[in-house]
Amino acid sequence: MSKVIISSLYDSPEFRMACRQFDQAADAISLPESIRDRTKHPRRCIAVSLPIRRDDGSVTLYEGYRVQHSLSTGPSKGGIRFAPDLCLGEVAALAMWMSWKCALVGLPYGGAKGGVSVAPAQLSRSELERLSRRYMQELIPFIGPDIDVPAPDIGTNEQIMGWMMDTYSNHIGHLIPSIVTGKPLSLGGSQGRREATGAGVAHLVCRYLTDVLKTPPEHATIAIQGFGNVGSEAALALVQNCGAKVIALSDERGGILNPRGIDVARALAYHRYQGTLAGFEGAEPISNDALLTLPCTVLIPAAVQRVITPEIAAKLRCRLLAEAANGPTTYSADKVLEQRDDIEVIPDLLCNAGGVIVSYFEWLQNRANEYWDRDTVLTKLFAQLDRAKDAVEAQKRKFKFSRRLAAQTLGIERVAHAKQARGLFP
Ligand SMILES: NC(=O)c1ccc[n+]([C@@H]2O[C@H](COP(=O)([O-])OP(=O)(O)OC[C@H]3O[C@@H](n4cnc5c(N)ncnc54)[C@H](O)[C@@H]3O)[C@@H](O)[C@H]2O)c1
Repeated sequence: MSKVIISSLYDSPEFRMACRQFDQAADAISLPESIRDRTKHPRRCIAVSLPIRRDDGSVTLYEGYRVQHSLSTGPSKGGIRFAPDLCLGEVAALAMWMSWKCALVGLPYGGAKGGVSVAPAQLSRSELERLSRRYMQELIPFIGPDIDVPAPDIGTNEQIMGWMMDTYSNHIGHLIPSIVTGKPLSLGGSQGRREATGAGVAHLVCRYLTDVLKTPPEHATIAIQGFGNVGSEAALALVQNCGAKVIALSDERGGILNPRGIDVARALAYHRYQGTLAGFEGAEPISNDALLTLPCTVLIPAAVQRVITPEIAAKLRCRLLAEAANGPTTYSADKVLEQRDDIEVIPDLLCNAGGVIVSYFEWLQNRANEYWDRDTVLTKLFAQLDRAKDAVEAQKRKFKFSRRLAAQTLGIERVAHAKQARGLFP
């Protein structure tokens, strides 16, 4: 019997949610008590203070975090989030989900996540560069291409990964591209990485529409919350590759709706120029909450976690919920969804795994110093997603689990087996 000392270190709604999911999955597969606590709890966390000189000469102190949840199956892997109100517990939950996701899709990685509590839009470019470099500088003793490999997430992008890689490489004394993924192409980034998460979401949506809902993608209407890297690339791929109709889009300032279909390429150009979708011609305004409960074939939350509450879950009018964001559905909302046989769910662990899969490809290319073309990357990506989808469907059928529980149990079981095989040291 193992004994865990419960601390309040990570306490947050996200961490409690991840722990409840873990407990449910561990019970469902009768995971031995002796392995549960060390599979569940993060291996280590780092919290750093980041004093940054502002352009006006003043100094602001930011807090940064990195949580390495599991290192049993390889280096840990996960994004860096720049967001106001980010806390250690949110990062720990996201790191836990990364462990299960990497295991589910068969990557030789553990899970990690990091970030800084900051509103990046309120910093100038040079302030953002100083913050990104200082954050990486503080992490240098704890990360490395064989230890922990960051990537972009909410509020970070290719340029920030480039600054971080440069900071690490300057410290080592020569170029180390494999220290981060999601870099600019000119610095060893991979073809297809920028669109990987969104294109993977679109690929799975088309597969589920065809295989499960028996609906041709060209007949599907799509609503997407979040128009950043993931939401915008998913929208483009759904229109361009699948012929679907995107009827609603949103960002944190609000959304736009056009039941006849939104010109996504134009919306993207407008968003790049204006920094928001608000005011886009050819569509009417819609609130984020109204978007979630819009009648549509596919709803794609692609912004932040915990937006689908039990109240919203009861009011959803989509037929397929494709979770591009991490943790968009609360634990209690999931119980509501389990009672609704009119909605199929592609759970986050599977749905948004395209990003980490192509990050793995980028890391492999950097280490081999050999670069693949876009078609090769996307073909390998879709094949790996299809294998993971088939495994989830088989687990779902075999144990009569929900699709979410099938994905979670597969991921958690693989991490636990690796820990058991390695044994307990000392
Ligand atoms: N970037 C990746 O490769 C990747 C991979 C897997 C999962 N994800 C997940 O996808 C989600 C989006 O990540 P991203 O990289 O696209 O981030 P991003 O910063 O590029 O975009 C986030 C988008 O969400 C919007 N948003 C933020 N808060 C919102 C709110 N409260 N309501 C509505 N919209 C809001 C923003 O305006 C923006 O349009 C996150 O949950 C992230 O963890 C990202």
